[in-house]
Amino acid sequence: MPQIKEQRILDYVLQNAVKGDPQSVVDAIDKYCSEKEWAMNVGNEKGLILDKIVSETNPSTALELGTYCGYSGVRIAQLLKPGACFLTVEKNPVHAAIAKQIFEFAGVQEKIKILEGSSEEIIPQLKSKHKVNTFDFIFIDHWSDRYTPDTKLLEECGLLKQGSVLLADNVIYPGAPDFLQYVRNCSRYECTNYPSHLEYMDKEDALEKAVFKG
Ligand SMILES: O=C(NCCCCc1cc2cnccc2s1)c1cc(-c2ccc(F)cc2)cc(O)c1O
Ligand SMILES: [Mg+2]
Repeated sequence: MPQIKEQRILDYVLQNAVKGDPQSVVDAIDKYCSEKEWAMNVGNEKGLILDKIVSETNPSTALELGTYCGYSGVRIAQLLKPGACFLTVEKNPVHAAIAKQIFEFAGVQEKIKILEGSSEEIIPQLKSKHKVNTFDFIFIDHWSDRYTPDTKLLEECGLLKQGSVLLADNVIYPGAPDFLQYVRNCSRYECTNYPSHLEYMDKEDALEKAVFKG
């Protein structure tokens, strides 16, 4: 019995999903986490909203803050056009290692680059070290107390352009009140709230979309 939950999730995927089939990986993680052990994947209900917004945005460049086991990374990657650049940032090296194996099994590893470290360290390096200009789409799913400072940091580093779409998870639970306050009261963002539920639970949650107006 693997000692940590994330390893058990990976093992379940390796034994129950189809190699090279991203949707089977997503479905296997949802099945395990709804039937066996809860985990903080965005889940299928919020995941379908994420899919819709990624498809509508059709990004050439995408960033994810908070990779965890790679569940949302697989959902996003399978929707990206060929040649799109997708970076995902994870602070926990053990989680990053699990996500790497999930991406490889799903067959999306060529589309995703995992950057290990904290957002405040990595964001200022993105232009110089990772040859990024601006991001068309950003999925924010890391510590909720970093949502606002990192949004401001993305602005300051010139990583947002007119039309950049920010999509934040967990704005109701665990909650990101200061982030909602910031983007909803800042004239530079056009906000939309997408009510949903906490992954695998009946608790209310929501995604918030904030489009940068430049
Ligand atoms: O904490 C959550 N996600 C963040 C963990 C990532 C830590 C990182 C920090 C960092 C800094 N810099 C770069 C990369 C990164 S990654 C989270 C938590 C819940 C939840 C937890 C308990 C509960 F009872 C109910 C819901 C639900 C969710 O959907 C979540 O996403
Ligand atoms: Mg989340």
